[in-house]
Amino acid sequence: MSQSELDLLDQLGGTDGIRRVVDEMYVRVLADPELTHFFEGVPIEKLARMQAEFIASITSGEIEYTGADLTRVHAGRGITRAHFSTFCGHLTDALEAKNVPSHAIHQVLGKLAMYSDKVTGSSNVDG
Ligand code: HEM
Repeated sequence: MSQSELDLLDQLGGTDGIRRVVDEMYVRVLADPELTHFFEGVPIEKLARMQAEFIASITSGEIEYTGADLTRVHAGRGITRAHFSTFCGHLTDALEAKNVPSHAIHQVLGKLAMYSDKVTGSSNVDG
């Protein structure tokens, strides 16, 4: 594990801090008319737990993501790059609201951007 990975997880407030950020993000995502319909009938408690675990896993060498494959879980939902971008905007707002330093926010967003193809799948052409 590199020192910078350790630092990034720490700057997010560790696993508890990431969970608080993700909960804050879903308040915003579920209130957004562009996104809320994607989450109808979805158990948000489990989703938030798995998403926090995923973010912890990509910001620390020590945490293992144990959830479903990202391509499979998002496939066929019609999620475009525009949706992905709006979603990441809510994450940014949540990170700022929890006082995560801006350089750490940029690092997290850079890492998440690498997963946009998995989340948007073949609907990229429409996004
Ligand atoms: C950085 C971007 C994203 C990441 C890292 C991410 C990650 C995840 C993770 C880890 C899960 C849980 C998998 C499990 O239960 O094992 C999940 C589920 C889900 N995601 Fe995403 N996601 C992202 C963006 C989005 C976007 C943009 C949407 C919709 C606009 C979305 C919609 C969903 C839905 C609806 C589920 C629930 C699936 C179900 O439980 O039936 N995700 N995502």
